[in-house]
Amino acid sequence: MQPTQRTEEERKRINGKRSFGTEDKSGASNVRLTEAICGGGCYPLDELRNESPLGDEVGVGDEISTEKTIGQPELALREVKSKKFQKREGICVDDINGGKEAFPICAVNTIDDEKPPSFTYITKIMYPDWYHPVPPKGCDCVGRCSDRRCSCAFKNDGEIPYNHNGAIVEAKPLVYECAPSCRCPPSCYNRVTQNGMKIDLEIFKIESRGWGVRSLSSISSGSFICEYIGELLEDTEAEKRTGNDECLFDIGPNYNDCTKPSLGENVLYNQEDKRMPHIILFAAENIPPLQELTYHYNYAVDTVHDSDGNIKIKSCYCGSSECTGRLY
Ligand SMILES: C[S@@+](CC[C@H](N)C(=O)[O-])C[C@H]1O[C@@H](n2cnc3c(N)ncnc32)[C@H](O)[C@@H]1O
Repeated sequence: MQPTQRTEEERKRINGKRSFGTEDKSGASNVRLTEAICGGGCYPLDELRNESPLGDEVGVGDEISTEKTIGQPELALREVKSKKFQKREGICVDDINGGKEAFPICAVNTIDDEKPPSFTYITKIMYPDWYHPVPPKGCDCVGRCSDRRCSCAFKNDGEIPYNHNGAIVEAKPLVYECAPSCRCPPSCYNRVTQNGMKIDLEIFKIESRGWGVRSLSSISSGSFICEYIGELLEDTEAEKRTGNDECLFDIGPNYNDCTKPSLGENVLYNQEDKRMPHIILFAAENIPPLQELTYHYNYAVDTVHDSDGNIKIKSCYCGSSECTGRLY
């Protein structure tokens, strides 16, 4: 799949290569994902498969083309990863999650002196007071869940929606993961998003779009990135709170709008009320390190109104060639 943001080509020399075994939908493990290590970054070679030289054939010392998003602030990955640099340029908050995730999420601003707005980082959806999630009846699988026997797989049209690397196999309207109430072990491959974020993310300031999210390492297509977590409010309560209370959310609401490269999926596991799914962001394509992570807000133009009923207009600066220029 091609990146949708306007990009420019950069030539990079390969310092090393590494391959991972991956599984296809049928469970066959003959597919390989190969990454080229260039400088401090890793670039998936999948896209080169149909080109000459083929992705499999390029080797250490060869040069490959990599894509760099136009307008994205420069940041050398060597600097990101190297122990020589005690403090990276532009870091204005060392950890926006205050130790609540397995690793820190820093805020980087190389444009001006602004820090991210104050908010309370939360790691679980906050449901309204009246809502009490009812745990589903879990599956009875002892050991390994499988497409044919697992009652959770049955709810997913008879298949476990993830491969053994934890990547989602295809987009679905709703994904049922095995639940904490299931008999299968916590390592079951139908439990992915409930186990928390695994990707090193940071937020960074972009001149035209404010704060955005990016990853320090490459992300392969289908991987779980993060959940979009916040406090669930009814409309009237949300209106009352506007501008008054401090916001409660995780990294998800820092995502800016663009048609790609992330995919939002509804996932259920701790309860089965389809009105209250977990909103989960997966990679819709292989994403190189430091590319902004965005998802499509899906606003229809001329459908957003202010409190007086007037149509609101907001320009979109995502830079995608498919963009109409309007966010809404
Ligand atoms: C959910 S917030 C994303 C975080 C935001 N950039 C910030 O700094 O807080 C959504 C807001 O970000 C800005 N935004 C997101 N995507 C944009 C885009 N493609 N073009 C212009 N502004 C965008 C708009 O102001 C939008 O209302």
